[in-house]
Amino acid sequence: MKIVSLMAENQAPLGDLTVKSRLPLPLVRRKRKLLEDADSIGPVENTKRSRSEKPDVQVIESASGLEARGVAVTKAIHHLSDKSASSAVRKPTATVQPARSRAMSVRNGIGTSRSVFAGTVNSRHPPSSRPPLRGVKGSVTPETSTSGHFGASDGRKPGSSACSLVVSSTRTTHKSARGNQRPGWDLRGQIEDKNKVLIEYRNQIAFLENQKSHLERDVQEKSTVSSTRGKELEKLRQAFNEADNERISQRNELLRLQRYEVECCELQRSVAELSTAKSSLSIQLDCSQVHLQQKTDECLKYSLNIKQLEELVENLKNENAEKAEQIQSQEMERRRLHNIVQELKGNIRVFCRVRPVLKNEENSLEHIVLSENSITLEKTAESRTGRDKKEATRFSFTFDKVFSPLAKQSVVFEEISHLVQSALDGYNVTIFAYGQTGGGKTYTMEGPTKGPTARKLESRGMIPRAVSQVFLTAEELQVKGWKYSFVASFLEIYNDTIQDLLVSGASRHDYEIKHKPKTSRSSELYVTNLKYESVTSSEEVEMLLHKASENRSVAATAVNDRSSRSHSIFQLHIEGSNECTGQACFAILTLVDLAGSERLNKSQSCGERLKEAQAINLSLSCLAQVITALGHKDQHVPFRNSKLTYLLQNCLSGNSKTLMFVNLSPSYDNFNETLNSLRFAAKVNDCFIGTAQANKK
Ligand SMILES: Nc1ncnc2c1ncn2[C@@H]1O[C@H](COP(=O)(O)OP(=O)(O)OP(=O)(O)O)[C@@H](O)[C@H]1O
Repeated sequence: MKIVSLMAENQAPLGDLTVKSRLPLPLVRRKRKLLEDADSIGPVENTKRSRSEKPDVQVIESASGLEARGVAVTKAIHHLSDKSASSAVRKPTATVQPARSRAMSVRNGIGTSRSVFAGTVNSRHPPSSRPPLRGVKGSVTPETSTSGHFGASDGRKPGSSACSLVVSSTRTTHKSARGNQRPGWDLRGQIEDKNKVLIEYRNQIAFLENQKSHLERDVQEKSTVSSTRGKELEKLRQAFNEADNERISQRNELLRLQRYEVECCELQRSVAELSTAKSSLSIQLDCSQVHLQQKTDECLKYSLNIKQLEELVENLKNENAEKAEQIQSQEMERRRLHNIVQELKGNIRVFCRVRPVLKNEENSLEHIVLSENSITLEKTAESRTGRDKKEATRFSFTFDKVFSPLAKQSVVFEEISHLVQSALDGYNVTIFAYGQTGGGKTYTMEGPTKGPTARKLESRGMIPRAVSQVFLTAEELQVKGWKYSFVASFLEIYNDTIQDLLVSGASRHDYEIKHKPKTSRSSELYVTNLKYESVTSSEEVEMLLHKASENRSVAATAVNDRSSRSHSIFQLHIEGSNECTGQACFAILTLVDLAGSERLNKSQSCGERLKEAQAINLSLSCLAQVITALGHKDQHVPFRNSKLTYLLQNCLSGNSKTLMFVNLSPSYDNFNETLNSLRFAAKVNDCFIGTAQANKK
């Protein structure tokens, strides 16, 4: 800036020059133009100030400006040289240069043309037409100015002080020129003045060249700085990009931190809630610990008691084991004694039961005399002469037990319960009811099937009671190591044909009696196609009995409005094993409700009923034959004469305990039927069918 201003101030010395020493006007304009060009480059300081925003571009621009300014200064120097030279050349055309001045010019090294230059200028531009100079200080002497300028100790650019020097010296020269007006004849003086002016111009040129070199160095420096700044700029750009990326990552990190902060707030709330919960739980825990401590103390007390109790239990276990062994041995003894008693009583036992008088019956019970184990039928008849009193004919029979019409079902069962017990001990047990139609067989075996007492517990017959006892006793024997399984079947023999009572009529098959293979239990019989139902409780058995009762063939007769015309046979296969002793047993409990044994003429049967009665009588006759043969110890016992005896073979042979109920009607009208039944029962009672043996392994 100073350079520009000083360059502008160069007009002052030009203006101050005398008419003879002033530069021609085109040169001045050219110089001004150059100065304006230099000025248009812009101030260096302002450029530096603007570099703060875009340093790289400004440096480059500054360098370019300096370079332009250098070029401008160079041009100005050339112009000045050219002008001065041209002035020097034109001088001879205007004036005649004396030989002396040329000699001085040669001696001063300026040249002849320069000494003529001032005169040419002076002739074209009078001093009065020049514009006044501003800000020029003429107090600086060339000597002081030179020393102050070239030292450049004040930090300013060297060109600015140099300009001041040139301007000051020029002004001094002009002043001396103006102050000492040479007379026209003083050519020598004028030449000296011109030489002085020329020297000043040389100084100016030197100064400008100096400026130029400075500016070129500046340009070089600026270029270097520019390239350096460009590299730095590139680095800064990279750094800026990295910083920008870093800023983005930082921003993301900030967002993440903000989210964390929100989460932290939520967590803090949760922590606060949990802390509250924890405090309440701590209180509960304290209470629980106190409670636990109390319980622990109690536990310690109890543990001591438990130890004592465990010792006691151990002792009791040992005692129990001893007791169990005793029980086991006693059980075996009981069974042995029980069997002896049964043998002493006889393997076929006969119980006689007289049913109560029914509402429509008359003349009942008067002809029957009962005792505990005997029954006597009395029949009065007119004497043959007719003059004597009526004679009483007595028929007495002795049986194992005789039950009066008042005997309840429970009492009757109590007498046979020991026999049922034998079935669990491995003995085949057969209980069958024999008697005329309406004698009370079904009532005894199954219980009442209709009326107010039907299906009442106290009215239950021998079959359901025997089944209940079997299951109850089996359960009791579990503590002795016995486990039992049960299979039930229920069939009827109608017209010497087997029917399965557990299957409804539509699905019935042909049934045949067969022996099981010898690999299984010897001489065991089974019926083909018969349904053998596994049962686990007495209730299941009762359901089967109910189903069989519904399927059973019932046909009305003149004697009994509800008379069973078939033999029904219920069998419960019992299989037991003892884990403790390793014993095993198998037995069949057979409960038979025989068909009515009345005579044909009595029942007034005909047609289908007659056929039924004949089949019934035939089978009962076969039964009588078998029993007679057993009683006579015949080698051949005709078991297979009928399906009834065939099925009862195992029950009536040696390996069985058999009980027969003979059910009697109390009616005198049935006297003969009752007598026949008693005779049949007596025959059975006299039979000895050998000693029963248990089916044990
Ligand atoms: N001990 C008894 N107590 C009360 N009533 C009895 C008794 N015995 C039998 N009865 C009744 O006598 C009637 C005939 O009995 P039940 O039907 O049992 O004879 P049954 O011999 O089975 O005849 P069927 O051979 O025709 O089957 C029935 O009404 C029955 O209720």
